[in-house]
Amino acid sequence: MLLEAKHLTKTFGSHVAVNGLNLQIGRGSFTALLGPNGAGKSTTMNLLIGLTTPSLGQVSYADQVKRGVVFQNSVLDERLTVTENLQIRAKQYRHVAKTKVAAVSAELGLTAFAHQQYGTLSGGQKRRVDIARALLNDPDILFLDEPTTGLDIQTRTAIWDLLRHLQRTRELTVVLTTHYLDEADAADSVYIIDHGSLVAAGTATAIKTRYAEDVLQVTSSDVDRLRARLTVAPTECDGNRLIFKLSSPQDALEVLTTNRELITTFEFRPGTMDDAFLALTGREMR
Ligand SMILES: Nc1ncnc2c1ncn2[C@@H]1O[C@H](COP(=O)(O)OP(=O)(O)OP(=O)(O)O)[C@@H](O)[C@H]1O
Repeated sequence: MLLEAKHLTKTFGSHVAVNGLNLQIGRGSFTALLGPNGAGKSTTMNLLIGLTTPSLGQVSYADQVKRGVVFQNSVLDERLTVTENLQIRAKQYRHVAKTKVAAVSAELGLTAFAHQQYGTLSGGQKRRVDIARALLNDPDILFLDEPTTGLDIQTRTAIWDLLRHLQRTRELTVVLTTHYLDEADAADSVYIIDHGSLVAAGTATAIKTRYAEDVLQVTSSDVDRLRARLTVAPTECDGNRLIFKLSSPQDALEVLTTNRELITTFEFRPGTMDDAFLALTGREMR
């Protein structure tokens, strides 16, 4: 285990921002801390990186783990170019070679805008530079606080692709926070946090299988006959349309294949992380 947190708790006055969190981060894994605004993700991240002291509980790292951090608000100078920013950062490390800035810039696809002022870059370009800054020291683990917030869907996907690439090629351990539920599908491990407490943990698939129901919608020319034959009760019936909430795609196949001559059209939607979040907390994550 590269990092472990036990009973991690942080209170601000009477407010419990993080409540008894247990986390385990394996070497080379990709972990997403998922939760709505104010859930306690940034506080958790600050506790993990040692920027905040826990009120209770502890964080322990394996020996000699180098950390890199991408903060929610960039720490780079808007008026300096990408290269200037990275060079200043590189000089702060004793063991970082002079060639490192060019190498990391090439690896992260920054070369085309390396001489542009940081402040004039697009949101996605800025994020890449922020990540490059955090990689100059060749960390073993990279923490990113909401790296995709405010970016459009294509740019969000590109940032995730880049992080997955870095995970593979550098054997980097990645821990990020996000409030975009759909993003968690691409993580190896997901921790859902709500009101400072852990509400679910595991792979996205395991969480969805356990908490999110699949939805099957069918239309029939003879709804009454179909209903009489069903072994699973629909949750909704609207004219010639029946809606089922099912626990697996196999259950949907069962309904479809045993009643195929009575079904005119159908639509199947696998359970999503949004459904899981709703089932876990009783509300949608907006
Ligand atoms: N220094 C502080 N003093 C008092 N309250 C704080 C402090 N830092 C965080 N909080 C509170 O703790 C709770 C969790 O905040 P945190 O920033 O960790 O949430 P978050 O999940 O990262 O939210 P967001 O997605 O909006 O960044 C919030 O209610 C916040 O107001």
